[in-house]
Amino acid sequence: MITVDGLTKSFTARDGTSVRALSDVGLDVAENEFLTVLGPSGCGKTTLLRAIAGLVPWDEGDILVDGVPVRGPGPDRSMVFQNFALLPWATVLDNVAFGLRVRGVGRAERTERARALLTTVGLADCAAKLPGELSGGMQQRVGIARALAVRPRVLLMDEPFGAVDEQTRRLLQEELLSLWEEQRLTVVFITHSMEEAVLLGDRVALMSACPGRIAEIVPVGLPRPRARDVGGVARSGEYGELTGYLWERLRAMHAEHRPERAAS
Ligand SMILES: Nc1ncnc2c1ncn2[C@@H]1O[C@H](COP(=O)(O)OP(=O)(O)OP(=O)(O)O)[C@@H](O)[C@H]1O
Repeated sequence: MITVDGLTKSFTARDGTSVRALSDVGLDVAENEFLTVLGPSGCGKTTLLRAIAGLVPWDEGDILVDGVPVRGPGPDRSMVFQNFALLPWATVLDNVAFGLRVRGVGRAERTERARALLTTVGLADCAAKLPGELSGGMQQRVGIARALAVRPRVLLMDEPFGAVDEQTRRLLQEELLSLWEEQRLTVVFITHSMEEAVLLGDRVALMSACPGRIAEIVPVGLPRPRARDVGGVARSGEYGELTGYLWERLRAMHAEHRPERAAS
């Protein structure tokens, strides 16, 4: 469904030097797949996701969604950000309805759709609150509801649970899996966590840094559905093997860039 082919992207740093963020990145994401993207800090994960979203231009290569080249943002793709990126002055309901308003959906319909989504994410009672009155986990539920409001086919998630505590993270993981299992969206999910990459993903795209490339695609054979018992999945032997393998690969990548630490 999503095809990334030969994607290369450099940034010009403030001192004028060129930083190659992505080099010849190739990736295929199947319809209804949950792909997690894992890699060391600075390897270009966010840049890749923003390129798929159509939010940043790139230098070479192609990104296609259902065979159609990405030229900018579109209603088929929604982003969920780590820092929630909610409008602080707008109510929770208006935040969820925002994308619908921009697309010209009438007030009655957008209110109905936003309320239904708030019920789905367990925040029906918070519609009139402001984002600042909610906890981090609740704010991210609003971020997810807002992204789903436009009924996208692809959900692009940039470390969405990185800013919440561990217990909330676990609850949000379960909720996201339930949503995905019901709605069969295609999800590209960036994370720093090996555990999260394995718990959620059908496959893990492991990236290496300097410049960012896809180092390996690791299939996750853990049974689904996983939403009801993420903790149980995390106790399985296969989960331990996969997270262990990913850590070995990541440790080797870190050692390549910091050889003195690897030797000690
Ligand atoms: N606007 C920018 N201007 C200059 N350099 C940038 C810009 N955005 C990203 N970079 C550089 O591109 C590289 C990739 O950045 P990116 O944010 O995509 O990595 P990341 O893997 O998402 O990092 P992290 O895991 O730390 O969030 C880094 O070297 C970063 O410094």
